[in-house]
Amino acid sequence: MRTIAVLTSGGDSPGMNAAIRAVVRAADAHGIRTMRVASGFAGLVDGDVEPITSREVSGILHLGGTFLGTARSSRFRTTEGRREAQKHLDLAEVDGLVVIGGDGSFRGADALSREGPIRVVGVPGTIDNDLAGTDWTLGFDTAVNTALESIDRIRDTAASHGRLFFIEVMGRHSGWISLYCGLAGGATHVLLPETPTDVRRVREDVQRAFDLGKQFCLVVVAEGDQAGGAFSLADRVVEGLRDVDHRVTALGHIQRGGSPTMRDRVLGSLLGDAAVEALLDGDDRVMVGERKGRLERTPLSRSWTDHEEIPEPLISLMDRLAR
Ligand SMILES: Nc1ncnc2c1ncn2[C@@H]1O[C@H](COP(=O)(O)OP(=O)(O)OP(=O)(O)O)[C@@H](O)[C@H]1O
Ligand SMILES: O=P(O)(O)OC[C@H]1O[C@](O)(CO)[C@@H](O)[C@@H]1O
Ligand SMILES: [Mg+2]
Repeated sequence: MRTIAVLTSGGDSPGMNAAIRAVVRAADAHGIRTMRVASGFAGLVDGDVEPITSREVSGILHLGGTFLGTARSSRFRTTEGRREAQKHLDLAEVDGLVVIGGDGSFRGADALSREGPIRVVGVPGTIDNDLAGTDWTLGFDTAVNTALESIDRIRDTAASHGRLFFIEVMGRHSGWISLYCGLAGGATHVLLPETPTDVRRVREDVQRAFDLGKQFCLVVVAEGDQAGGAFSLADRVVEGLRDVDHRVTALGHIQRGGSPTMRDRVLGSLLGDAAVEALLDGDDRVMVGERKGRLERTPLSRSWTDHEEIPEPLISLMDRLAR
C-alpha cells in the first residue's frame, strides 16, 4: 500500500473533518501518501484528485462541514461514471480509497470496488445514524445537540404562550434524530419515518395533555414521517383540537452545520485512523465503526442492509414520560 485517497460524500456531517485529518495523519505516520478527492464521487468522476499533506489538515478538527467538499453525484450511479472514477484513481496510482459518508455513499463505494481493482473502506459519516456496525455515526451527536438548542428556545416561547409546537427535524428515512430530540427535549410525541403515523392519537394525546393542565406541548416530527412533515401533520392534528393555539417550525439545515462535539471529534479521529489500519491489513469493502467502545469492521453491504430498527424501549420510554 503506497497511496490512499480520501473523500467525503452525501450530506456533510460534523466530525467529517476530524476523520479526514486522522486519515491523512495516520497514513503519514505509516509512510503512505494521501490524495484528497474534492466534492465526493463527483470530484472522483471529474478527476479532481490532488496530493494532501499532514500540514494541510491543520486547524480543521473543530470545524463543521467538510473541508474537502461533498456532493450527491448522479453520474457516479452509472457504470460509466464509476469507470471514469476508477480511471482517475489509476492515474493517481491510488491503491486504497477511504469513503466518509452514509448508506448511499457506501452503496456507491461497494459498486466501485466490485467493478475495479480499487479497495475501499467506509467511515460512517452521516447525521442520520442509520448504519449497522457502529453505535453512532459521525455527526449524529452534534446534530441532535444543535437541534436541542433550538428546541429549548422554542419551549421557552411555547410555555410563555401556552402553545402547541410542531417541530420538524431532519431524517428523510431515519427517525433517530427525531427520537433523540424528543426524548432529550421533553416532547409529548415524536413521529418517525419507520412507524405509521396515527394522527388521531397525536390529537388525543395533545388534547388530554392540555386538558390536564399542561402549559405547552412539543411534537417532534421527522421530515420523512408518513404524514409528510410538520406542516401537513399540524394541519391534520389541529383540525378538531379545542382551545389550542399552535405554531410550526422546521429546523432545517442548521442541524447539519456547526462545530462538532467532543464525541464527534474523538469518533472521527478513531475511525479515520482505523480506516487506514483496515487498508493496511488488506481489507476491502468494510466499514469501520465503534460498538460498545470497541473498534469493529463490518462488511460494507451489511452496513445498510442490517441497520437496527429504532429501539422499541426508547419509544415506550417516550410514551411513559410524556405526561
Ligand atoms: N446505489 C448506488 N450506486 C452507486 N452510487 C450510489 C448509490 N447510492 C448512492 N450513490 C452515490 O452516493 C452518493 C451519496 O449518497 P446519498 O445521497 O444517499 O447520501 P448518503 O451517503 O447516504 O449520506 P446522507 O444520507 O447522510 O446524506 C450519491 O449521490 C451517489 O453518487
Ligand atoms: O441537503 P439535502 O441534500 O437536502 O439533504 C437532506 C437530507 O440529508 C440528511 O440530512 C442526511 O445528511 C437527511 O436527513 C436529509 O433528508
Ligand atoms: Mg443516507
